[in-house]
Amino acid sequence: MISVILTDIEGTTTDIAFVHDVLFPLSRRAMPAYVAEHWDSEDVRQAREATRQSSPEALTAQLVAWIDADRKESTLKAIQGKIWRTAFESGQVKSHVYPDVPPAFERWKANGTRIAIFSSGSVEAQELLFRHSDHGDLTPFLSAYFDTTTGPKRESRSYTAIADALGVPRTAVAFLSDVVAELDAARAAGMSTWQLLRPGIADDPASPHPKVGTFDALGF
Ligand SMILES: CSCCC(=O)C(=O)COP(=O)(O)O
Ligand SMILES: [Mg+2]
Repeated sequence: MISVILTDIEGTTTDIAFVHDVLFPLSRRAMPAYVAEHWDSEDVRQAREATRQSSPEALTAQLVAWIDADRKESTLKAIQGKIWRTAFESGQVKSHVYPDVPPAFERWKANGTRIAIFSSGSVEAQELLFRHSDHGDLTPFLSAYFDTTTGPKRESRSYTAIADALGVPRTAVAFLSDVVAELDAARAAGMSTWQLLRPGIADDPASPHPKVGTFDALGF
């Protein structure tokens, strides 16, 4: 029996284009000033350590290269979350959420199923995205957030750690994602899995995971 729905963001609740065409360019543009102005802050210090870069210019170049390569580095993701806060809170940006997501969140919460997020975006960024969505504040539906500080999304130990943190058996968790390698890792940990095939996403016939186009089609 499923007691927790664990969902990915990009390509699952939210259009990949919103992340790549709105959020990433925003962090790319703001990165030089952010790094220079927060050189001694904890998040920039951790990025300096992770990259071994010792000047603001070199660190900025490394972080921008990671953005361009879509690298899911925890230190980059932490800084992006800080940058996006200003954009979300000023009203400059509202996040895209597919229209079937809010009613599904309502349905699951009403029947006592907990909803948790697992994304490469930092926990701070995840909360911002769901608080400032184009369907309003969705955070009241969410009970937990996990990012790559818990572990990589393609390793089964991350899913074991999430189930342990939630205090449920792994078999009680349904994981939803567009990425087969993430679903494989969750399934190897014992979770049930469903693959989201949002518009424009090519079907991989080799994927062993049940496929749905929307959360409505999940049937729960
Ligand atoms: C507000 S979350 C931003 C999304 C992001 O930075 C990202 O890398 C998306 O990764 P996901 O694991 O959700 O595919
Ligand atoms: Mg995804």
